[in-house]
Amino acid sequence: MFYMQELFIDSVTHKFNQQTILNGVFINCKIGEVVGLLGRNGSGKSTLLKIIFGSTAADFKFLKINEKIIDKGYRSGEISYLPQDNFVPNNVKLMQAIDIFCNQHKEELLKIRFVTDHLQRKFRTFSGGESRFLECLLMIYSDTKFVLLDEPFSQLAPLLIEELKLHINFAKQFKSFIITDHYHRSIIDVSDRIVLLHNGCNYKIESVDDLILHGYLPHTKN
Ligand SMILES: Nc1ncnc2c1ncn2[C@@H]1O[C@H](COP(=O)(O)OP(=O)(O)OP(=O)(O)O)[C@@H](O)[C@H]1O
Repeated sequence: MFYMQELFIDSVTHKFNQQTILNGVFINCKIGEVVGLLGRNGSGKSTLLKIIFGSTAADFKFLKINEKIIDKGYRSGEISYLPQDNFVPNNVKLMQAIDIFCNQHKEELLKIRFVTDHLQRKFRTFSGGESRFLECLLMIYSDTKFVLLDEPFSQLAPLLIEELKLHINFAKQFKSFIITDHYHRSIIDVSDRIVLLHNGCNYKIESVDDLILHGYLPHTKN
């Protein structure tokens, strides 16, 4: 039977120390689409991604992947997650990391010059931005259908940001992304639709005006 390949989470509710961070949040993503998640500092973007992946246990949530109810996202084997901080251990070589995360789409990674030139290097020898770029690529071409990216662009120079956007665009043919970053222009560029987290709730964003209306972007005077 045909069914929509979709990650779906709703009713996400979470408090930290009596403070409600997420209050009935809904977000979904389907194969073929990139969903951009925007929000002010502290609005709960990282918490939401951790709840989907399963590394933070929500007070309440309802998560479904491909019509199946899931408790911890990572246990389903269907989700890859780029956390805000580096996650590949220092002593792992690039080639080893590729073997761990990327088998189906390895050939796409091996078309990238910076990758093929440095396969035998350990992660500790790359600069902060270089290792971030490589970690992003590992997740973009990972073996799962659903990919969560928390601040993929933040440490990267403009050329690498553009390169990552091209890879996300290519990989979305066979995958689905939820991606958050404060480089909102890059998020808007690469996303098919935008969701804003604000005051614990999710808002559908149709235009830059909506981002101003909800207090994410400043009013400009011109
Ligand atoms: N482990 C924790 N214990 C207590 N409070 C936490 C914890 N993790 C996050 N918070 C609080 O929850 C709120 C949401 O944090 P979160 O990191 O999800 O926000 P964010 O939208 O990703 O922010 P940023 O854009 O600054 O990374 C913040 O007020 C933060 O202080």
